[in-house]
Amino acid sequence: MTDKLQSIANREEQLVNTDNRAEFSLGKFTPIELAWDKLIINATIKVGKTTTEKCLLNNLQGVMKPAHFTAILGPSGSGKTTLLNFLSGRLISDNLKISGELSLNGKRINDIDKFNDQMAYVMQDDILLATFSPREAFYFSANMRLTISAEEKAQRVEALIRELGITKCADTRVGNTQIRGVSGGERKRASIGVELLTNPSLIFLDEPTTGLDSSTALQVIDLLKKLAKNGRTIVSTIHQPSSEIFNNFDRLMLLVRGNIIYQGDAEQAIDYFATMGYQCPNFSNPSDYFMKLMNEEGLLVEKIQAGESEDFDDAQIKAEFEQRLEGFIENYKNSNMIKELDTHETALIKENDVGFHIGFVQQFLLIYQRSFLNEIRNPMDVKLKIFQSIVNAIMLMLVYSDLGKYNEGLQNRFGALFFICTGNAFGGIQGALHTFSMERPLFLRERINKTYSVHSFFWARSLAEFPFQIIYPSLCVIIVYYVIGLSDENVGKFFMLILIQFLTYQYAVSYGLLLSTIIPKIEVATALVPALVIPFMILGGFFVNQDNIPYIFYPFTYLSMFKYGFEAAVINEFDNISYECMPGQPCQPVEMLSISLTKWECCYILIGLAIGIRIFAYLALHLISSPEKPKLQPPESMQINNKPK
Ligand SMILES: Nc1ncnc2c1ncn2[C@@H]1O[C@H](COP(=O)(O)OP(=O)(O)OP(=O)(O)O)[C@@H](O)[C@H]1O
Repeated sequence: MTDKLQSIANREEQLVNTDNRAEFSLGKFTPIELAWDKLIINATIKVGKTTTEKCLLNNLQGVMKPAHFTAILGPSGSGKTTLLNFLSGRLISDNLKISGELSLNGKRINDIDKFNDQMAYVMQDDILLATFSPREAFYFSANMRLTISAEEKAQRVEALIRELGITKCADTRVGNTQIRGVSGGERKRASIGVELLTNPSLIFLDEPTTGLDSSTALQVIDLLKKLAKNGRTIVSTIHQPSSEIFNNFDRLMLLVRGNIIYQGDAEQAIDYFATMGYQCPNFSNPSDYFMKLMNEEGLLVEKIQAGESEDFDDAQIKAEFEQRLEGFIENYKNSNMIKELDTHETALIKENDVGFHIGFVQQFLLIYQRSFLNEIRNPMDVKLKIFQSIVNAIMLMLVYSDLGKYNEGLQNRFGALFFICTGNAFGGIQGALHTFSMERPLFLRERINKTYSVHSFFWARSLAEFPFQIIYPSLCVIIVYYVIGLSDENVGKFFMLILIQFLTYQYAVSYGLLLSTIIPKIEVATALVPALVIPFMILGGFFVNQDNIPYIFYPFTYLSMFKYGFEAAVINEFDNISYECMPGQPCQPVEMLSISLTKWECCYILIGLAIGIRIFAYLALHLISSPEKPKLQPPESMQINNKPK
């Protein structure tokens, strides 16, 4: 094994040194052999008051070899993703316990995270910004994660684009359901490309061919095969591979209910099962055949095809399948494949560099630029927000076309000002919820890759939207102010109302960001918005007089974005005006609402709350992006409490 690794390293060095344009010669890398032994992963499951332990991976030993493309196959729920996530250091769940041994190039390690600079993980869903082209995505990633010169970065990006075969679509936007973009295969190759930029030695992929047609899937597999040939360790789970795809696998691992039943040369798998009496029929897809062997339903189909009566007893099938499975597990444990799993010490793998590749200011500027461009390239989003402001303005103009005088004029003015505040507050909350929820998966992927820090992302994202956050709340005021007849005492009042609405909007955006950070699913967050916003609205001083609000509701009143925006707007409207509630009877509208603050005090409170809640959102983002990972315990510290079922 030592010789093999050394020869791969030499070959790579030769390619780089002679500037021979071999495919995917992105620079030198140390080939990685990742091995594990006595691996047990148990999950604690709570149902009501009872707690049980479920074994997800059952005392596994295995190895992922460099210069090999290893495919992990198995029925749904067999533990493929659990194994892949564990090996890549992405197993995040507070109900899991893990014990076992891990080694890199024959050297025992305790924490795979310390080496993940040299690894990459391509997720099943392609997480790329829809409004950016693959070339832009590559440059962004290169600028963030590589410390080489600008010229070298450009060379690497362009070489990668050529080698991935995406030259034609390199400047086409990635796209999504709203924006027409690159094809599924091109998107997948671009996703792999983003991960390849750092020249990883080991690449994990979760079902990279899912959702692709057969020829596109084959192109992706061909790419992985080339990467493996180049000396990299490629590990992938694959869903229903075709025969052609199967022929590209160098190594195969079959997992059933957390047990390995085959691990070795993919070509020899057919012969291995044939020696046990399970002959894959000629001209049939080996992976389909193995999947049948690994499934209870497969056994049933087998029996029906063999002409046995269709009247099967479920318990009998189950028992027969259990017996077959036991046979597979035993046979594998006693096979020569186990001996081939031994590893020897080879090239030392360097631990991760500490910190980020570029400083805060550069990270901030790159994210700011990307977020700003993303906002303006999302015409639907911009149009929708402008449309929302215009609809609000039209509604206001229709309802309050004549504000009137005296008491009814007073009521109408309060109503109109409250309507403006409400429209803005809801617009701000929903806008923030929508935009952050869309970017959340990208943020989490980039965070795991240590692309940038949470604070660069958060503050750059917040500031990039700032120019738009001036336009959206101002628009409604600009349209309606003079049309419906709000105070024309001086133009300062008009601008003051714009400022008040901007601050209300900022507070609402902070609240929306907090909600979208702590509630991961957009559908859930959107459904909860009324319940999480209406109390602030009802207790905001318009529907209930402040003097009549019970103490227990004070938090809603004093944290209400509606209260301060509305009160400041009312004070602004009636400032220095002697208003008559009845002919000849002057009154004090501000006092009637029991408003005790000045309009500037309201503004300062809005600023304070907007900043305070945004800091909470930022801290929440920190928490979600650095979850606790279960620690790898030494072997034998855990038992298999329950065999995987
Ligand atoms: N944190 C967890 N707590 C409890 N059970 C879990 C946890 N994570 C995974 N499981 C269970 O472990 C089993 C293996 O899950 P895993 O996602 O690894 O399977 P898989 O082979 O990747 O399946 P699929 O092909 O459907 O994605 C499943 O039964 C799953 O429900």
